[in-house]
Amino acid sequence: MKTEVEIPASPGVEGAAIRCRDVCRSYGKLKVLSNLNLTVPQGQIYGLLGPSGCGKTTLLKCIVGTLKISRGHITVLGKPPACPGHDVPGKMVGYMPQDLALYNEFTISDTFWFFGRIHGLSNRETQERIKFLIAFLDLPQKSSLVKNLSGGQKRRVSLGAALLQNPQLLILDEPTVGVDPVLRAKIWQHLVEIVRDGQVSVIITTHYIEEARQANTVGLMRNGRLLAEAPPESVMKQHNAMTLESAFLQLCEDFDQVGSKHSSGSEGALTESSQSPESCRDESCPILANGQSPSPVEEVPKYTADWKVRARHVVPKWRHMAALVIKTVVRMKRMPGSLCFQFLLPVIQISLMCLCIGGDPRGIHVAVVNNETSQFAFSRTILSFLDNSSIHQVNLSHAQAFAGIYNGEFWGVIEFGENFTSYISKRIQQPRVSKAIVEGGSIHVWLDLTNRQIGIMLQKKIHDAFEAFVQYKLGSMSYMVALPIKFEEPIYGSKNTDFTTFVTPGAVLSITFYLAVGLTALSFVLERKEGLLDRCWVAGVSSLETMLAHLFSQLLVISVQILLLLIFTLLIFKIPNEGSLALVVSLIVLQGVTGISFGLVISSAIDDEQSANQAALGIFYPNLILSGVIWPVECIPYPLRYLSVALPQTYASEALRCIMYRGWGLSRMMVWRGFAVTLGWNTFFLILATVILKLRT
Ligand SMILES: Nc1ncnc2c1ncn2[C@@H]1O[C@H](COP(=O)(O)OP(=O)(O)OP(=O)(O)O)[C@@H](O)[C@H]1O
Repeated sequence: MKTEVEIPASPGVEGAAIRCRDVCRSYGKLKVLSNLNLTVPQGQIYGLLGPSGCGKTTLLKCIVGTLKISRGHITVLGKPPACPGHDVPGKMVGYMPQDLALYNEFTISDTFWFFGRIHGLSNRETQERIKFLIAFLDLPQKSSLVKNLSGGQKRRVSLGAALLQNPQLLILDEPTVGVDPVLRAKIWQHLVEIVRDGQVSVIITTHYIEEARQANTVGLMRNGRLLAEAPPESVMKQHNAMTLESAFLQLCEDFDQVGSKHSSGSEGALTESSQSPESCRDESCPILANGQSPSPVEEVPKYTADWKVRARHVVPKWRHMAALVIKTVVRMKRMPGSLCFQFLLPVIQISLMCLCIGGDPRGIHVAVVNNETSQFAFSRTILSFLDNSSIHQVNLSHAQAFAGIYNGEFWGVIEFGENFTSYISKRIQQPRVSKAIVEGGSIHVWLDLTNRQIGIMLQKKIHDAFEAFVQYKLGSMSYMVALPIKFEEPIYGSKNTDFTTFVTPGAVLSITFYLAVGLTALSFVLERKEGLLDRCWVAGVSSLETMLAHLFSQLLVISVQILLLLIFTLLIFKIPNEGSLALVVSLIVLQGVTGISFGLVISSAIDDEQSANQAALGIFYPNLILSGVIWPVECIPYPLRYLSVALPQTYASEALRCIMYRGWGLSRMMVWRGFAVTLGWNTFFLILATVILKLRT
């Protein structure tokens, strides 16, 4: 069942392929279209002419629905563009934008296949059309990459993409720029042929005014208004001109004279259509323009579609999504270097993190001042128990050791008095000893504590060495000099747990999240800039479809990234996992999806690469610090703690630590909370990105 039949065509708009009434459009304070009336008759070629900057492209964008008009009414093939159930945007319209709007990594054939899939052409139809278009547009081999084509060839591929599905309405923005005269003539001849049976209508803008003589009707635009709309011969006759160009010049002069005498309302005399003198508003309002006063020319009906049509309009089409996913896969295939880099990056990051963060410092230079000379002195035994891989001992005199630490050569000085052995023996054996014996029987340590991790390590190693010495000397009597505190086997984790173990789960989530942000943050920015988003939208691809297709294709990439991350984390760096691997994988994948969705928000909201990069980078450090990835959340002061727990990675990192180190499952609040927060952010970001993209296309 066709959806179109459910919405009746507007009465009074039959016979017109495009009808614009009182159309206004501004960019901020700049009024580009001013109460413009235009009618493209069904089955005709309409040449839209006008000087650079007069608003032709803006008008075409309003007609295809990629720009919203500030006021007025537009109907295209009987209904307003983007009206639910209408095939404009969609298969009925072929749009060639002024920008090339082609994927550079595609071949000519890929380009046509892509649009063929979107329009639902069968394989045979697509193949036949490719064959015809390559011959007709005099294109090089279909396997040629778009990026290697000349400017003119690219324009012809772009024109071919608009002609591909034999649309009912062709909207061509300067298709003949950069095309040689022979081919220009051929293109016009083709247009004349396709409109011959009255089924196809064409609106075309061109700088070559004379070529528009082949159009059935020309519209002459200046300063956002239509000066004339009539068959080319009538325009020339009316102004006694031999060429369309001189008729146009004369019209402009008349317009300037009338314009200088009268207010803006009087230009209507110059057009065949009437123009209303109302001024434009700057703000954009929906194309349907419900609630606005109708044009004096005719009543434009409100288009109400029942909920079934609306629902069908919203439900994503598999063929669109498949076309978009295949597009991303083909582009990735054409950039193997970039793909390898994307797969290697997480591995490099996690390897660097596990190798460089959280381990014990090694080769720390410490000055040792040992005033005992005997070979059997206890000081020597204690020093032999010091971990030599971490501490590099340098034997010096007291003065040299202090000069060295002040010069930054050593991280500490360890000094033993000359009677250390006898004094420490007395300390152990006698219940009461003098202060001098306590002093002389102590190991004196001076540390440079500017590096906390090194300082803590030195303190621990010296304690360990002394404990080992006591154990060695006293055996079962060692309790006499030990603290009366006994640390039993830990409930969770191991006694030798290091900082790497703490930081790894959060780091894995952060790496997945930020790589996903990086993959997607620029995707729409570049496509929007190159006009590809608009072109796909006019071909009928909705914002939701674009969003979901990006999500699915990027999921392929992050799945490989996550697999490599897990192999390195669990198998190579042997980070323990006591819990369910399925839960670990699910949480990491969901964080990747959150990253993709957040990247899509950036991409939808921001127009240029620099700002998109800044936004992605700008949140990196605050998020990393506030999410408790590198330091416990418990250290964050209270007002900030509320912000911290609301972030996508705080509860998720905690959940991953609970799964991996405590072996907990979804029945534990700390685990399901991490999943719930992640899912909540996913949904929020995806909806936000879809809404922004919808509002901006
Ligand atoms: N995104 C935009 N933001 C602000 N101003 C814009 C934007 N796009 C176009 N304009 C302005 O609107 C006016 C009309 O531009 P438009 O591209 O519609 O002209 P045109 O008639 O198609 O010109 P050309 O023949 O050179 O392509 C110009 O003054 C242009 O600077």
